Amino acid sequence: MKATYTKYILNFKRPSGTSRGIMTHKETWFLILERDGNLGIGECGILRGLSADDVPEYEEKLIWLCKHIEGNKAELQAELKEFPSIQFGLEQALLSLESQNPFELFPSDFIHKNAPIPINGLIWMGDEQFMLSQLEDKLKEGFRCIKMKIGAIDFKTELSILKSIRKNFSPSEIELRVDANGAFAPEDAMVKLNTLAEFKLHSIEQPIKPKQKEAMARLCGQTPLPIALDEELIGVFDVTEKQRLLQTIQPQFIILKPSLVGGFQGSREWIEIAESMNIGWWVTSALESNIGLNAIAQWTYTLSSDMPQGLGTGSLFTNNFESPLAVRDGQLWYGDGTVWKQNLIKDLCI
Ligand SMILES: O=C(O)CCC(=O)C1=CC=C[C@@H](O)[C@@H]1C(=O)O
Repeated sequence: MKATYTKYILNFKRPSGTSRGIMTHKETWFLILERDGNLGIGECGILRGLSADDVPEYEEKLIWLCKHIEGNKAELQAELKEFPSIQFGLEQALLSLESQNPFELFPSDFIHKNAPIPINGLIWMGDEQFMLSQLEDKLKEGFRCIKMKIGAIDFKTELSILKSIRKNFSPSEIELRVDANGAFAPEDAMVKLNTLAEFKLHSIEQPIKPKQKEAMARLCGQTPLPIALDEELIGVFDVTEKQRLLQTIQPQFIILKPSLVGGFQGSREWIEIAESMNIGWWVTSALESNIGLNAIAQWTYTLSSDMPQGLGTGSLFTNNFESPLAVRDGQLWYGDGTVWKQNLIKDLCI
């Protein structure tokens, strides 16, 4: 088996803001495997500034992996333990290589019977007009679940946007989720959660910065609206550490980004622990291209969750890869598999 890798820069159609900053482009890497004329591809979707493997030796690790690709699985996993996005890229590439069609990793009704995955519509940070126009678009596109980024502009403005939604749509008509990306100070968080709860929200993601376990546990113990841990899971690799974290904080939900938590394997570990503690979960992209998003979507469908997932990010980029993935009526569909460009993998090798 031969392994190579290549870097690719995804360009956002428009600057996309969260309380952590504005993104205009996103770096990603592809691992390509070749054996007996068959090709496999996996996306190593690092998120600079957020991923645990955002380290200077990232490319070196890819070089090491390509040299040792025929090494034993346990040795590879041990070496990649602290490189979750490369672990995920390898998982995808091996499944892709084994599969008849390198883009069909998890055969299911999603691929073969046009069965969709419910997703949330995403509203990025910006001024009130910009956020309201995104909202209008999402409602027109038939989304029944909206996720709004908060924490970067004036809280009052964010509340007035939520108010304008609830004035027109009840909780059974529109499920509302917000994502603070850790923007609230622990001492202000409870007051803000009480205020937000008035809008009958489904949940809030990461209200305060990660690694403030006691403060987060207090919030989860008293909160009037469900709290979902997102950034909090980053960098927690051991199963015992995962158990300890969820036991200490006891959140209502966790959010799984396979590229940040160690792929399918790492995500499954979190799901098992969460379910044993009656903690809910859902899956989101980490802004991968359609190659990584495709793998995440196919896997997510096999988990049979009826919750809306965070997989509506394929249309963010000007230079994404043509794919059968399509968003319609607030759902993600897998259309005609022949849409994948014939020599896409070969072209990426060059
Ligand atoms: O949850 C979604 O609908 C899509 C994924 C998403 O919002 C994010 C992915 C990666 C980084 C962030 O920009 C953001 C998040 O914080 O969840």
